[in-house]
Amino acid sequence: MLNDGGALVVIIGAPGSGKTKAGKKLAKILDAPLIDTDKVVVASHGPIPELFAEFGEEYFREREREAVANALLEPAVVTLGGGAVLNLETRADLASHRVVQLTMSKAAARLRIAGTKRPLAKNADEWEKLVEARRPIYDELSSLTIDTSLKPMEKVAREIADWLGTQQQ
Ligand SMILES: Nc1ncnc2c1ncn2[C@@H]1O[C@H](COP(=O)(O)OP(=O)(O)O)[C@@H](O)[C@H]1O
Ligand SMILES: O=C(O)C1=C[C@@H](OP(=O)(O)O)[C@@H](O)[C@H](O)C1
Ligand SMILES: [Mg+2]
Repeated sequence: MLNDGGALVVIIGAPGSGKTKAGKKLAKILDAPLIDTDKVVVASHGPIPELFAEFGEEYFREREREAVANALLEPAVVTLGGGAVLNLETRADLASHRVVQLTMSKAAARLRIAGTKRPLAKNADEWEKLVEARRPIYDELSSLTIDTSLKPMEKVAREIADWLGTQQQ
């Protein structure tokens, strides 16, 4: 049963796969608000690398869970951080939402995450390990998967919008 009144669509998947950027474009297409849960956490608690360094991952995951629970109640495009699906309550919540997964190749990851500040994916090897471990979760939760490795994010956003169109009667 879909969660009417809540999130219009939820975008999950690997760090750096384009969730935040594609979500922003999708929100424009749908003329809907965007809620990026990482941005919500940062606005209330400070930069993610600092939260990890000062308080640890568990603290970040708790703040992230709060942001996700609130975001899913809103009629918005919701983009999650790559690790948000590690939370069991979030996984249960996602069962009643339209969920799209973005993926990318390791080669694309090498280019996209270089020089960025993701504490758990500082290089492509770390990224690959993380994503391999999470893949079954991403796969189980999502109804649509888009490989963004070679796809402009405008096209990614358009594909999600088109898919959403097919989901509504
Ligand atoms: N489809 C794409 N093609 C090329 N670069 C992309 C694409 N999607 C995202 N990027 C770039 O990859 C980086 C990560 O994008 P972001 O949206 O923050 O990913 P996520 O939210 O999944 O971690 C950004 O620098 C962004 O500009
Ligand atoms: O995969 C992860 O565990 C994380 C992904 C990041 O978000 P993006 O997936 O938007 O990069 C951010 O939440 C944090 O650095 C942890
Ligand atoms: Mg993001």
